Amino acid sequence: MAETMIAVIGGSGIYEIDGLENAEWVTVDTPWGAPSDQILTGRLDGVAMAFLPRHGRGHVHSPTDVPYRANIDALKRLGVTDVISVSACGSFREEMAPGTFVIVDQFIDRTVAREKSFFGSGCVGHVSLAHPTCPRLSDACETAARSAGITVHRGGTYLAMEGPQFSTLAESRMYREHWGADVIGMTNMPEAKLAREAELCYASVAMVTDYDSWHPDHGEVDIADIIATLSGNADKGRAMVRGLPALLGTERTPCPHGCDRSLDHAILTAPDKRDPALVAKLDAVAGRVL
Ligand SMILES: CSC[C@H]1O[C@H](OP(=O)(O)O)[C@H](O)[C@@H]1O
Ligand SMILES: Nc1ncnc2[nH]cnc12
Repeated sequence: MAETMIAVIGGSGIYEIDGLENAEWVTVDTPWGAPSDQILTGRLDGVAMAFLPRHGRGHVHSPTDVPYRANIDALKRLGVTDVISVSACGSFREEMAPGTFVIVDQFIDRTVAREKSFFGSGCVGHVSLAHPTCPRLSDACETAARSAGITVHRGGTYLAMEGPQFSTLAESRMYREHWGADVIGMTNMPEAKLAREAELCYASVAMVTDYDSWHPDHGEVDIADIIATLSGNADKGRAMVRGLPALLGTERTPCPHGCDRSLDHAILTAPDKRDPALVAKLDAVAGRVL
């Protein structure tokens, strides 16, 4: 029976997690370059854990330049089965107030300057993304967050923008009123797409820091206000993470939603037409089917 390994990708304001037994920062090399930072490994309640600060310790990578492919490859290479993204976000809904968490279940990808796939010419692959997050893993996040006393909204659409500037007022209104987005951030895409290609369960916990710029009573989004909310959110995020191992357990059963089998029929390039160099780079991500 396979073993569960939970990864947490920490966003703005979360550069470490506490309480890991045998904690060690490890360097992981990947064919896609270096990940954002070393990865903190250890055990929590007996369950294997990995923590990766998305922007690196000291917040060195901009949202555009986060090495998304290297990050997901490195986690897969370490044996991770479940990835939980913990991110700061703006809110388009009155009830999704700063300090509350949204368990995201849909995305609108407006990013334009990022590598979005492990596949390409020489090994073409197409995975389904209709349901981009894992309901089983999202259930665990919801339960752990509620147990930690956090106000949680289950379900929401995250608009991923390129950044690094925040949205104009017209964009903010358009996303909210016409596109049906609930929250906005700069990093969950292409991360969620790549996790699906790597057959990893992925859940996104968006921690609201602000009302972006649409709210008549809150004025425009301001980084000083965001930072003021970030550290409280980070404490709550860490409290949620502490509850996850007990909910997920050490024994890894197949994902009932098929996240861990997403490549079963995805690769179209005939075996004799595949580029050996690309196939070699895909050893961790797609080795199960190549
Ligand atoms: C804190 S301001 C904007 C910055 O914060 C979010 O980062 P992350 O998703 O890694 O928590 C947002 O996406 C921007 O990158
Ligand atoms: N309003 C906002 N827009 C984009 N990313 C964010 N991260 C936190 N707040 C944000």
